[in-house]
Amino acid sequence: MVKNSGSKICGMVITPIAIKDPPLLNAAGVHAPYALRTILELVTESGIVGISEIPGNVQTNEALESARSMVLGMDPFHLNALQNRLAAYFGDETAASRGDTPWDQRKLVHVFSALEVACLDIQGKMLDRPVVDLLGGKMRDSVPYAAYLFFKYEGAGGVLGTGQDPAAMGWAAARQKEAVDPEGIVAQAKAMCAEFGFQSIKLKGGAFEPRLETDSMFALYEAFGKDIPLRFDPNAIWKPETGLQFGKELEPILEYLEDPVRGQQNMADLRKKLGIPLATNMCTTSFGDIPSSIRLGSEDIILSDHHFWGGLRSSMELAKMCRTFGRDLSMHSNSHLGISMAAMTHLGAALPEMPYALDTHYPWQSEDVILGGKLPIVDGAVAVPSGPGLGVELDRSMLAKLHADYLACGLTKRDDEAEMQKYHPGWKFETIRW
Ligand SMILES: O=C([O-])[C@@H](O)[C@@H](O)[C@H](O)[C@@H](O)C(=O)[O-]
Ligand SMILES: [Mg+2]
Repeated sequence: MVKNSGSKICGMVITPIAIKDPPLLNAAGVHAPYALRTILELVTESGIVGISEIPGNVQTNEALESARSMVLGMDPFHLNALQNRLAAYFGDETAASRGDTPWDQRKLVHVFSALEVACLDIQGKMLDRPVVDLLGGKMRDSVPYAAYLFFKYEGAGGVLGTGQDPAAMGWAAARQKEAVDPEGIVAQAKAMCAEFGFQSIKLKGGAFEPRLETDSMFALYEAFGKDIPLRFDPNAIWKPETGLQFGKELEPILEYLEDPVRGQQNMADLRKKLGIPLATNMCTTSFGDIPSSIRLGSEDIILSDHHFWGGLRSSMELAKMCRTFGRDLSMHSNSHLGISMAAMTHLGAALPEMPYALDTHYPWQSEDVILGGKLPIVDGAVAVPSGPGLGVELDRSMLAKLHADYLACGLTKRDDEAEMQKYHPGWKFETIRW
């Protein structure tokens, strides 16, 4: 029984929010005390509200706003026509428009992802089916994620600043602790795995010189043994010779090595010399990159991200392409809340194959914007929400609070370099450092 079919979209609400984010280190600097996200609501004539969440950036929000006239009056099932109109309006986004940072800065893919996920949420609510059914149905009931470790400074972000919350216990306390050496990373991993039961571990590198970071991987191997797969990601900041030296060292203990070097050619050259899979969310990041990826052989695993690949259905198309061309597909993340987590989990559940646990920053976030609090991670996995659409609803009082935080914090985009300069004046992001 189709409820309210034919209902057109008559309302579009864009709400920028700021969420507390700990001082996590990466190749481009350090996370600011708040990570920015944007929440989109699309409202149909019959009153159904579809929601989505994308990385927050004032330029993306303006781009989303500029799509308003194409969205109002549209049928939420007519996504192909919308995608064509947006592509014509925004024009080509080249690989260069992604930017050099670990995160993606393109507009069209973010805008379409926001609109597509909110429309799928509406479709699911109209049909009384979960989004995973709109992607072809569940291949699994829950989706495994990896513990995502970071070198970090003391603090949990937001108004907590760099101080500790004395009342915090368990992971809430461990999340605040400094981790700048192998001991700190092992302690972080133990606390995160104890709380969430993760069965795979990823360490974000690129913050310190390769020896310290590689030693941290060996310390994790020592602490967790060979049964917990390990990954390492220095965000392409290594020179080719560094990639070869440390890639060889890490070979015996890694499940895969993520973006050791910059660019498809360097990745392809290194891949020929290493005996472990290489993964990327930096050198093959759009459909336009696939032909050269195949020609060069730049990676084994593409880490998709529905926010960066233009939505959930595009990610399913990417899965087919990966199967055709002998790539594995897994998933990348950035600091996010429960709406993105729900969308990632519906997609993860629909993927035909899932050889690797997916990335998520979710444990680093202490707040959420969905009713009922954060989606639980149990035994390292998130159950596919069973309600109609995404299966999560907006907590409007949290939305208002997080929007007020956005206005108060004064941030308009992610800038980890500027944040790092507050700790180390004059610090500069170098795309290749070691
Ligand atoms: O959150 C971070 O600092 C990461 O560096 C993130 O921005 C990356 O996009 C991502 O996690 C990655 O896998 O490269
Ligand atoms: Mg990465």
